[in-house]
Amino acid sequence: MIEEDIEIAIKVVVVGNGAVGKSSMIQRYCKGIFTKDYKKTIGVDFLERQISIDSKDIRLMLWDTAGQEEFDAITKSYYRGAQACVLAFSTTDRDSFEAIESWKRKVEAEVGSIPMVLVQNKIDLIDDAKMDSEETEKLAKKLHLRFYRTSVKDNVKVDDVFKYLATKYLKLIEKSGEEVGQQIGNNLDMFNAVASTNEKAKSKGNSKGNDEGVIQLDANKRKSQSKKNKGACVLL
Ligand SMILES: Nc1nc2c(ncn2[C@@H]2O[C@H](COP(=O)(O)OP(=O)(O)OP(=O)(O)O)[C@@H](O)[C@H]2O)c(=O)[nH]1
Repeated sequence: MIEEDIEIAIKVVVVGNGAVGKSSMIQRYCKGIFTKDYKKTIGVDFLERQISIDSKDIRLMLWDTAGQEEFDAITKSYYRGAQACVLAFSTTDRDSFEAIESWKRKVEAEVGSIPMVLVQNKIDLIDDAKMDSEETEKLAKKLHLRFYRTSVKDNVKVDDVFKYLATKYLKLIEKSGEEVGQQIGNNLDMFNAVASTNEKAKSKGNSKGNDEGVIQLDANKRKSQSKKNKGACVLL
């Protein structure tokens, strides 16, 4: 089986306070559009985009979670299985900047340590900034996070954010677990074996089957059955 037939799917959650631009960022990245209207996300939304890194097809599943605390109970459950995370705050909202560490903790409480990136959105409104660049860089350093300043409105650096996360995730799985790295390369037979083991586990009522260890591969990597979807965005 050739490498091109294998697709890697990465679940990315985008978190941060309300109105920092999470939905806009995902829409910009997946649909290439920006709208000035603010429509509060209720619970969770989901869009996807396929990209190619080092001739590997990567399907990024972008989960847009509500920023308001009232939805915490719902959104928390959607963090499970996340393999990467965008921590977003807004240039014009001091509270959103100060809430970043708490968002990081919330995600890590559900999924542990995963590739993350810090994003200061609405950089087009820099004249109205509620924090200075020293503070933002200090936070990025403290949290050991790559830091991007984006403008979803002007389409500045949005692609870079997701490309960075995908690249980081790929490196991670290639490095951490030989079995994982080998499978990404060329061992689809092994993948099928894992998949069937997983099916068996599920049929035995092992509901944790998809969340732990190697079995998780089953959810993230599969034969591309829909090359026609390449580059497409799907709203679920
Ligand atoms: N000027 C400017 N406005 C932006 C930018 N990104 C988003 N916005 C605006 O900010 C507002 C909030 O954006 P959303 O994407 O709905 O925010 P959200 O983080 O998804 O909000 P919740 O769903 O409440 O969590 C909207 O009016 C957007 O048009 C940006 O880069 N620059």
